Amino acid sequence: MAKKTLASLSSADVSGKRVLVRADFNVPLDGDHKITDDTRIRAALPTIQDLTSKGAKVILSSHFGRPKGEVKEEMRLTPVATRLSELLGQPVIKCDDCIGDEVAAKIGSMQNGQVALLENVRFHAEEEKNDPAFAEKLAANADLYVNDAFGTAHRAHASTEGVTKYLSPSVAGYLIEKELQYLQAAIEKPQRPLAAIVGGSKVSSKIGVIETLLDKVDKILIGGGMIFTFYKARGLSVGKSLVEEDKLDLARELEAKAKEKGVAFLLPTDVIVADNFAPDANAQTVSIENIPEGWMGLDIGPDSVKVFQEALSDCKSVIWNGPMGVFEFDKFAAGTDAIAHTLASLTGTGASTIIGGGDSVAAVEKVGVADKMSHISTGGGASLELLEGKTLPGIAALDDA
Ligand SMILES: Nc1ncnc2c1ncn2[C@@H]1O[C@H](COP(=O)(O)OP(=O)(O)OP(=O)(O)O)[C@@H](O)[C@H]1O
Ligand SMILES: O=C(O)[C@H](O)COP(=O)(O)O
Repeated sequence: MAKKTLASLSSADVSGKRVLVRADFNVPLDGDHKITDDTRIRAALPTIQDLTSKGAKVILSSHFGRPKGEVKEEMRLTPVATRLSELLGQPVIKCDDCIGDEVAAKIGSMQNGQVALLENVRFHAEEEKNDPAFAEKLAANADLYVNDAFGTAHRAHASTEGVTKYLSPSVAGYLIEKELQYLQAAIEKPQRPLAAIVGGSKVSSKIGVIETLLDKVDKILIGGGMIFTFYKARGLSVGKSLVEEDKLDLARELEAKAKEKGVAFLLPTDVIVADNFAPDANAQTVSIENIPEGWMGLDIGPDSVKVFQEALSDCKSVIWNGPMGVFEFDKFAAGTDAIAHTLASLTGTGASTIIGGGDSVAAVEKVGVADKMSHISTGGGASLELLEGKTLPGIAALDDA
């Protein structure tokens, strides 16, 4: 679906205009509220700088985390404003809300070429409900709309979808344009065997993706918090590990469907368990049949790494979303590190490797092999849904080219 892009707008189209830019600044933070990976912020710079250089007033909007419609101090976008200002080399006007009088006043006094950052849109429950009145309020402070939030393009929310009904033109930014160009080409004609590696902690929103992936890929490797729902569905004890109780039937169906379709479906054979969720927790490696009561699985084990490496060795394309373990804690980073190195070597043999997702990219950056991958996507769930062949609502809502 061809969409109108920012590249098609001239200086005359944007100069002096208030441009609402939806970005995905949902970046990983450490316990001290420091950004541990700024890939998503840097990825938004081409759009922001293009607009400022053309004399636009750039009003940035993003969500951060899942505050569920409430103001959560730890989910304010203040660290993002600071980092963005450093990267842009100019001040960023930080608003304490995303709608209302204070925002209107700050935007009203903006000069051409200035940049403002609205507060976390998800502090309002109406955002995720795609409430039209809220979308209209967001739009009230702008003249036109640029969506560059590829990582959030799979969400039909007020700031990604609803707002397009009140602003014209509504166009795609440079990041969305670049992501679509790369991912669509990789998805439409993948070199085979094609493997998907799915991990991370967003089990309920990503487990369903596996079903559609079974129609597209030759191999599926599951890691991260996702695995325990499958083990529990097999009747194994998983201790205090992350489990989605209402997805147990789905997990059983997915394993059966993979078998039926002849798709290799790989779950780890061993895991590293911890006695609590902490960097200095006591840890031990156990087979998946022996997860002790009261312990939780926080990484895949060394035997699983070997099994996964073997399965990946002949793959010509690999798409990876979701870390293999809690890589933020060194004790539970080995599985993610090993898979990152494996993909880096595969790229060296000519395979196409795509890494998607806020934390997945952070993990690959941490290992220092990001530049060895074919493509680093800012979208995790979004790139998976694109791979599934789904229409991303945040892109579908933009003006046609
Ligand atoms: N076994 C586990 N138990 C709990 N959390 C886990 C486990 N394994 C990985 N994680 C956590 O998963 C998180 C990342 O998952 P997530 O699904 O958000 O990936 P992502 O790459 O950020 O994708 P997206 O961009 O879609 O959010 C990390 O913070 C990591 O600590
Ligand atoms: O990190 C992501 O995948 C995006 O920022 C979307 O976040 P969400 O899964 O909370 O909608």
